[in-house]
Amino acid sequence: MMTGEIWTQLSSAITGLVLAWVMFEQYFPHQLRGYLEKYSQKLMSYVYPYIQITFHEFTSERLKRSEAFSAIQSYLGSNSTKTAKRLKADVVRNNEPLVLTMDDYEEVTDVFDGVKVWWSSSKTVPKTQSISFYPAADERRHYRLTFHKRNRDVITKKYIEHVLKEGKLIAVKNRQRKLFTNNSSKNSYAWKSTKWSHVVFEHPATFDTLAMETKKKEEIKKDLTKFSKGKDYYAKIGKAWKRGYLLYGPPGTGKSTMISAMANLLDYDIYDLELTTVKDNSELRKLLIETTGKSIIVIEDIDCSLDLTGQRKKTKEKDDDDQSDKEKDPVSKKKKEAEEERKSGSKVTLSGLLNFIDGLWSACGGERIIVFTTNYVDKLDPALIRRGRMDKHIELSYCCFEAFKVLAKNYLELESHEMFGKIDELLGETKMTPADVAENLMPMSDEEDEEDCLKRLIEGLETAKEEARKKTKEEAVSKAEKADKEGGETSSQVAKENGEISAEEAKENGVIAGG
Ligand SMILES: Nc1ncnc2c1ncn2[C@@H]1O[C@H](COP(=O)(O)OP(=O)(O)OP(=O)(O)O)[C@@H](O)[C@H]1O
Repeated sequence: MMTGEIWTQLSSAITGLVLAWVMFEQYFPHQLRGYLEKYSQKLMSYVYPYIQITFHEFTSERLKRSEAFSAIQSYLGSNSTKTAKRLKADVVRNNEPLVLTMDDYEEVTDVFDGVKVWWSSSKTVPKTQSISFYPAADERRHYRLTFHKRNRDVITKKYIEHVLKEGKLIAVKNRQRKLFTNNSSKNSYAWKSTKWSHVVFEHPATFDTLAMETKKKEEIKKDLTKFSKGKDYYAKIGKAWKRGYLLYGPPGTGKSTMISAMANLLDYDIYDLELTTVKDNSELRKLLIETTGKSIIVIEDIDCSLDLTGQRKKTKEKDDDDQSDKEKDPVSKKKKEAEEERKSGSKVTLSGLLNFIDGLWSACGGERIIVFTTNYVDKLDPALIRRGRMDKHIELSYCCFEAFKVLAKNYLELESHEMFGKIDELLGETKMTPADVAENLMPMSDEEDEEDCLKRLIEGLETAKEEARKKTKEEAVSKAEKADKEGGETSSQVAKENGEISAEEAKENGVIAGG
């Protein structure tokens, strides 16, 4: 009991000293500070019942910022706002409150499972200092955690893990998301490799505003959420934590909009990869290695970015060869790929891309989604989109009534209207993209009300229906004319027998030839 009291008093005296030390440390000359620190720590280790753990800002190679430090910074920032007296402020997202972090030489306490701990922040400044208004480039900051040694187990086994986990979650919530592109700037030279540059990603699209059948939407959302929470599952089955999505459909059906909604749902960054500006496979590899976790890598219009048709055979051969390559050594495999690349003389090759999708993930770690979009799914090489590479194929199509209702709610705040019946009927009879439906629903002026917009949409749908009818008729006429010209009487006879009609008849009746 007595000992306990003495320790309590002694430890509070030492804590006071430590505090005083932390506060005055910055005013001592460097050399003196070094000596003082060394000897005071020796002395304290004899009498001090506390344990200290230091978390440095940079890893020992000084190359990378320590993930633990960043996580602690976020954790303390969020937990210390009530107790710390000096905080640093930063605006992370527009229209959102300031993000506060603990300032240097500040101390805060935290309680976990009834155990009290102390956190202090400090920094060491390089010895040779010149006077500058800017922070020293190689300032080394650190956080120090102090706790009683009787709590060693709970702190080292549970508390630190709790802080790192919580801190990472807070950092994800606070971080400003980015949209990266690798478009080469107009000023850059052709021989220069492309680099990622970024802007803040603030697209408002969400799955709620995405015009699509509810069932399909829910299924995609479920798939994405399952993936993002699947860290342990992927580790258990021994697969890289990645998922590939192929989005296909005509222009204006919402492929890009869906990618933004995906990023907003998962809180991911987007890397918009423009393949046509990538010099070769090794540059592709470099760009992809630079992508970070929690990101969506997008290759839009994949059919336009690669010479897919020309390389189809090669890919087939490659897939067949993969089996025998497994038995060969990696060096000869590499050589073969380099040879293929040299022969192709093209920029990025399909096999380069396939290699990346299959193999590179394991080198990256951290969750990544890759999305390909195309307007022409049939043009794509089956090797590129087979399951396992592109796990989920999603068709985005012309606007159906269910999708229209989402747009009517977004654009006009309408849940129902007497004109909806007519629109439902017309959408069943003609094809219009969600982009065109949305365009018609957008009020053109302050005078226009929702009825004006719905009327305009009905007119637009009727015009589209009429145009489609005309087009079909014209096609029927030209087909019949061609058959007349090519086959003469015999083929005309056959066509008739098959239920087709002559050009003259088609013109008169406006009917489709050949059923
Ligand atoms: N399904 C949709 N839901 C909501 N808005 C949509 C949808 N489809 C298109 N839009 C609207 O139309 C615009 C164009 O759509 P988007 O760029 O997403 O189409 P896309 O399929 O990616 O076209 P492209 O193939 O030409 O790139 C969007 O800005 C959005 O306002």
